[in-house]
Amino acid sequence: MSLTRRQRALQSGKDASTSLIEFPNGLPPAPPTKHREKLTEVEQQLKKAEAAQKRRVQVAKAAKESEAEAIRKILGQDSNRKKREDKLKKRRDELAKEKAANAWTLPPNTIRWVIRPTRTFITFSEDVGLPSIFSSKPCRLSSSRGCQKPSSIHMRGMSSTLKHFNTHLQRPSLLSSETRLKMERMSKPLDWKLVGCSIANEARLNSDIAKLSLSGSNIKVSADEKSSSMSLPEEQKRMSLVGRKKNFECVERVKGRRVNVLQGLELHTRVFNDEEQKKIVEYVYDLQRMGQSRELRERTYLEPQKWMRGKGRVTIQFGCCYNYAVDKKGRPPGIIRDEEVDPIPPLFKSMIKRMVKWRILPTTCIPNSCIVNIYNEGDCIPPHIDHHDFVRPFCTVSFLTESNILFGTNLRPVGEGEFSGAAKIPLPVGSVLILKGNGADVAKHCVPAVHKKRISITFRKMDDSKLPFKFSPDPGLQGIQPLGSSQMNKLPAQQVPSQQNSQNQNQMSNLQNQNRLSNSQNQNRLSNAAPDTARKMSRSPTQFGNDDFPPLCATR
Ligand SMILES: O=C(O)CCC(=O)C(=O)O
Ligand SMILES: [Fe+2]
Repeated sequence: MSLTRRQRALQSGKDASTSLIEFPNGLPPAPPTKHREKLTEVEQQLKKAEAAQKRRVQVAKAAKESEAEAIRKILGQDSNRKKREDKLKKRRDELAKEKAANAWTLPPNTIRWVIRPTRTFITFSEDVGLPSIFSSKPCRLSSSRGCQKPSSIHMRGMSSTLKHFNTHLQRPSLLSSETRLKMERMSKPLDWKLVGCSIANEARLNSDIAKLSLSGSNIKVSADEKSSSMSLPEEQKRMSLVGRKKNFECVERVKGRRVNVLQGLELHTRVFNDEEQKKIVEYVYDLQRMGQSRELRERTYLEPQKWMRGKGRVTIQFGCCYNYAVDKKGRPPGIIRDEEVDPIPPLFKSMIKRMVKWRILPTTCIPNSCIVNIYNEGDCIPPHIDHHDFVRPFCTVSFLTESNILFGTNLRPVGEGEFSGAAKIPLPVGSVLILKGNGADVAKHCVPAVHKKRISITFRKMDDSKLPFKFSPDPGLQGIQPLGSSQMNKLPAQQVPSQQNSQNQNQMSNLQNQNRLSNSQNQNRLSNAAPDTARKMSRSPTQFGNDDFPPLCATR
């Protein structure tokens, strides 16, 4: 039998009367061993519960913290993080700025043409070497057009010095970035030359067209100006080669009277040489492409639907909006004063200058508008008299293919785009036909369906009372002087030997007198001529003899 420790102790006490410890009130209660074990379990459970609770609290706390962290993140309240982000953003901005600044730095021998809604930027690479006018302080030329949203060309050189020129060659709002890039690529070489034109046109009113661009092919302005500029003797030589026919005759009976219906016409040949013609034609094509991609103002470019042979001539008009026929709004033919088109481009202004300087157009009638006609094979311009919203004389310059222009009081259709008339004048390429007098106002004219592609540019001055409301004169077309007058006198002596100069002037005034005389003689002759003679003359108005092309200002 197993004994408890107490029983064992009692037993041992019985055995020894000399016990050291006595318990008079009985033994103290034995320690409750089982109870103690039970409590420990509870305690343990409690402890476990406490620990579990602690863990729950910790988990909840961690969740709360991460939630708070997330909220802080969202609200951007983590100052360190924010600082880092700010720094990054700043760097990004700096890089963007750097990139923008570098965007203007071009590879060598390059020009960038960027069209912005309000202005056009032209940037030259360092090595292009802009002429000294670009190292002057930026200056703004007064607006040459009173257009609503004038855009300007900003010429950027190495030190970002700018020149501002007006341009309306595009409808910025319609330009896609793709078109801009295309245009940049497409027009670089030609625009470059145009830029050259602008520079010289705007900077030096009376400088020569050849100096500007037409005969130069170099890409650099400075080189271009140097290599292509014609010296005065060279220019005089070119001018002396111009053929001038002024005695066209074709008699028709008008209101019972015999009239030379070609009186007043003049044909000036070899005004623009092959190279110049090529550049002008290329430029016209560029304008056409711009028109097709709607980069020109709305009424500038017109490409009618080709609904029959002869009808479909493309026109590009500058300076004013001319209405060919009663339009949708019921407006009659003539200049629409409240419509705007693009202004005359620099290259065409250079042509005008040459024609005035070379005494083809009078200084009193400097054109301020022009229309480009692009005839594809089979296209024609039907019989008409140019509207009197345009003053006389006006002129038309021919390119690509020689075609006939018909004149007569009665031009009859004889087929699709074909006409018959009293007189026909072949228009050689590079020639200028001046229309005034009976040739402009008594006879009608037309160009029958062309056999090969042809381009003509008609330059006209608007009647002052018909100017578009927002028109303002182009400073580049003011004060042009004919060669041999003030222009020559202004030149330094070493450039023009004084003897040669005065000789030229004498020859010129003699010739002018001769021309004036021969014109009046012709008129007298005509009015007195027998009907037969007049008819004979009218049959061959275009048989030119050597005398028909007297050099006006010979330097030989
Ligand atoms: O194309 C031509 O030469 C003539 C053009 C014409 O008559 C005009 O534009 O009024
Ligand atoms: Fe005409």
